[in-house]
Amino acid sequence: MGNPQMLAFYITVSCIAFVISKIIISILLYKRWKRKHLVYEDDFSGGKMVMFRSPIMQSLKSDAFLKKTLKLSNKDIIGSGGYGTVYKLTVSDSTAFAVKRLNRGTAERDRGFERELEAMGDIKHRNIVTLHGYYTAPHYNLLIYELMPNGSLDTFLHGKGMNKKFLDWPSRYKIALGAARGISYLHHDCIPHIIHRDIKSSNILLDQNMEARVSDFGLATLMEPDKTHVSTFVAGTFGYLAPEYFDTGRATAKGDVYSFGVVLLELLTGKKPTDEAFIEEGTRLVTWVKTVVEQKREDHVLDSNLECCTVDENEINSVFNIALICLEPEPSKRPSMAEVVKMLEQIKITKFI
Ligand SMILES: Nc1ncnc2c1ncn2[C@@H]1O[C@H](COP(=O)(O)OP(=O)(O)OP(=O)(O)O)[C@@H](O)[C@H]1O
Repeated sequence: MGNPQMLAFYITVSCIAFVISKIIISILLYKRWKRKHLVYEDDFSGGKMVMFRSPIMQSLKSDAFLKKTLKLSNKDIIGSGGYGTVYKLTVSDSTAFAVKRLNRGTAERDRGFERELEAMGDIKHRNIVTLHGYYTAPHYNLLIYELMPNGSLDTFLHGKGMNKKFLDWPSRYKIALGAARGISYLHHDCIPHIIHRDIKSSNILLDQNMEARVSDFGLATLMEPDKTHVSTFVAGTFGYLAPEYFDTGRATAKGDVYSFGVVLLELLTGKKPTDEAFIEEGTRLVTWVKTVVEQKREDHVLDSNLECCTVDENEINSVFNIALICLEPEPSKRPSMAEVVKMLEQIKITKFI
């Protein structure tokens, strides 16, 4: 064989080897994916249910579980928010889930949507609400989460009537530290790093041990109308948004730190950031607290519900100071979430030295 023929031969062999290796990699990836997932396609509804394998999901029968999920109705509603309605799905006396029905959804977005959900399903941390699976149909989507029996921090602090429950200071401190750990995990330990974009008390849920679990991460990105304009979409909730967000429209980790600072103020003051009294006075929770602190009247901002029991003043002052540095107007002056966790942990450590 002459040189040109040899060259053609080598190119052909390389091409074939390349294609075969690609096919093998795809098969291996698919097998790995199958090992981690249970998929159930429903011809009747035209939808697909994907459940991430875990002991709890493997114990369920996919078709029966799907039927129950599709039968959820108004009587099962446990809450609703900007992205949709949340239902309680009871499978047995000991097993229940929270199912979030997302109002929007188009077939064209399905691939990207599913990729985001896969990434969300991989995140496992004791301070983050686990996503167990999802269901996609042509015009709506369902996200299947772990059920948090104690609801949200927002309901505990600001619920009306019977819903409002007392939270003593040790519980508030534990919730602050747990939530900080959850957000820090998203910021620093997930690859790629995740910015939550909507940290607020209604997205901090409480498990059976009153341990904080961060929820709704990834939803701001998931529900964005156009992925190419990440920076111009207003995600987040007024009262919690960092000041720079209004100028730049860019969601950053330091923006999450600011929102977490607002949550700390809620825990300390028991007040809602969007309290009507603040709006009437043309101020905000953050501005009000800063003014009171400048006047050295900190005792006036503490939640009056905490007056009934003994609280450790040093601990409260330290948490106040952490809140204030999280709320620095200049993002670079705010700590990272990892530093916030350290500072919160330090409060207890120094107490016992
Ligand atoms: N996994 C869950 N377990 C138990 N209750 C939940 C769960 N997820 C949500 N909820 C309840 O449903 C309510 C609504 O939740 P949802 O996340 O839809 O809205 P939100 O956080 O109040 O507002 P937004 O959609 O603007 O973030 C929550 O306040 C909470 O009480």
